[in-house]
Amino acid sequence: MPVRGGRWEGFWELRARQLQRQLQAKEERIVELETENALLHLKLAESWEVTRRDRRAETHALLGEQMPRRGHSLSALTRLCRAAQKLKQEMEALQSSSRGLLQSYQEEHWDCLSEIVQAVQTAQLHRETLPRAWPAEAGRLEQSLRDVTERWQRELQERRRLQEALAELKGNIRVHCRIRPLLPFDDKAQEPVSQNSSVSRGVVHAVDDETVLVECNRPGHPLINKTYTFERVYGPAESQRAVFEDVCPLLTSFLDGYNVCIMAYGQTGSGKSFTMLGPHCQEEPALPSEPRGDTGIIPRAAAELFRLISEDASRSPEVDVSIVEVYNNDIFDLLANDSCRVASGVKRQVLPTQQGRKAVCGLTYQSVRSAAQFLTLVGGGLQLRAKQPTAVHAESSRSHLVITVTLATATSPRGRSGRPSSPALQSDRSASTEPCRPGSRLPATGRRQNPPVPPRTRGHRLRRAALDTLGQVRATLQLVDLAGSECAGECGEPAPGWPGLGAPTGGVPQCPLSLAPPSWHRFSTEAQSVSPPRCPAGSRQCHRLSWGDVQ
Ligand SMILES: Nc1ncnc2c1ncn2[C@@H]1O[C@H](COP(=O)(O)OP(=O)(O)OP(=O)(O)O)[C@@H](O)[C@H]1O
Repeated sequence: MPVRGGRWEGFWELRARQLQRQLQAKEERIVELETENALLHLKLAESWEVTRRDRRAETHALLGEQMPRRGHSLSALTRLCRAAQKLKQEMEALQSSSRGLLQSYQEEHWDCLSEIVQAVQTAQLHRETLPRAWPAEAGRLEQSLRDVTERWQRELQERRRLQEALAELKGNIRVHCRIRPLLPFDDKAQEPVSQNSSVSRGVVHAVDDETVLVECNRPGHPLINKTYTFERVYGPAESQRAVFEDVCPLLTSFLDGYNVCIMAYGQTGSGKSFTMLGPHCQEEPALPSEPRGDTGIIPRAAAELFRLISEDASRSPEVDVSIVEVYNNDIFDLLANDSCRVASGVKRQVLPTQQGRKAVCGLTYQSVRSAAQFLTLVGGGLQLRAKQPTAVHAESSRSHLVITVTLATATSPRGRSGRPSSPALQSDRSASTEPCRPGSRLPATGRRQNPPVPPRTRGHRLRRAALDTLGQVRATLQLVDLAGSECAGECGEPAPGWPGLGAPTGGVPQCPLSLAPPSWHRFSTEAQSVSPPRCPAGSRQCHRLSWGDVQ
């Protein structure tokens, strides 16, 4: 502690100076610090500026990278928004339509329910009233059914009567004549004998639907024009369809139980096979199951037959087919297999049956259910058929071809479908079903026989009426393509099928088979080109004439 008086004053003076110094030092320090602070502020400001600049640069860089992405995201977002909006709209539409549907279902449901309730009520009412009313109603229905059936039977009989009358008017045996067009091979055949020209000229003309004119122009003789009349004449331009249309009604008759035979005959190359089968060759004998422009009678008949059968499902008859070839007086079963199980045409014999008729013994019948099946069999048979080129044409059939279709419906008390029964019921169903008498001799061939004409007597009508009650239909349809009748001189050689079988020029050749039973048959032949008068030597043109169709 400073001493009181002078000492204290020095002390305080010292102390003041000390403090002044300290103050000064502090003030200096403050100035220093302030300067330092200002410097620091400056540095800070500089640093801030740098940092801000860096950040801005970074941000710019970042923005530069992200902008396209953001653009994509934005457009995707817009699309999504739009899709979501569309979905929303669709959902709304769906909701409203389902509401509508629900409402309509509910209404329907209520309608059905009320109908059911009504039906139940009506049923209940009926249950109470029917036991009293149903016998009368059933009786009424039965009566009307009887009336309708009777009317139907009457109409059916009327149709048959009319068809029969028409057939009678047209003739039970009808001969139609077809003149084929001149073909290139006619010129070839002409060459050796024609001195003036190698170009064929038609000498057979269809004057009208029933008349044929033949120019008989023999060297050294005056020209004679001959006319022949037929039930129908087809000119060279007439189509296969036109020819078939005339024989088509016979298939209805066949289903009614009439035996039918459609036979083509005429000289070689005149177009018998073309008319019956259509264009075909042995290498490719398949026949079209659907009729085409130039399809012949047989494929068309098959299609029509099965079409008619399908029209009446209740009828469903059994259809059997046999195919026979007659060649050189021998009969071959073209559907039979030999011992090696190969279809090669097995030889058969014609023997008398126990009923005293003639029949091909052991003939093969195959059941068919469609036109295609039928035509496959025919195609197979054609492959086996004997052919040989002649001077007239290369694909000449050397044999008779007989295709037999047998139709049989089951017996029922009133007929299977109520239809009248077959007038041909008693005819052969198939030769193979009739036992042949062993040791019988073959019938003599070579004799001419007139084709059997069905008698239309009162007795036959009665017989048919009696058969009607059995309600069974059984009939045969025979489709025959005969070998050509020909002039040996013109064709280069006699046809092997002809010796002993019949007249070589014109006329119906004798076939050892009975083509149709003697009664209640329709016998129809469609033929092509045959020489009506004897062929004058060297005038081939007169042979381009045809006739056929017998009913
Ligand atoms: N109307 C026709 N239109 C066109 N070509 C036909 C006609 N008729 C027959 N032909 C043709 O004439 C040729 C001989 O016909 P097809 O084979 O039918 O005669 P065919 O009388 O059966 O002879 P063959 O008795 O010798 O067997 C065949 O090439 C056939 O295509």
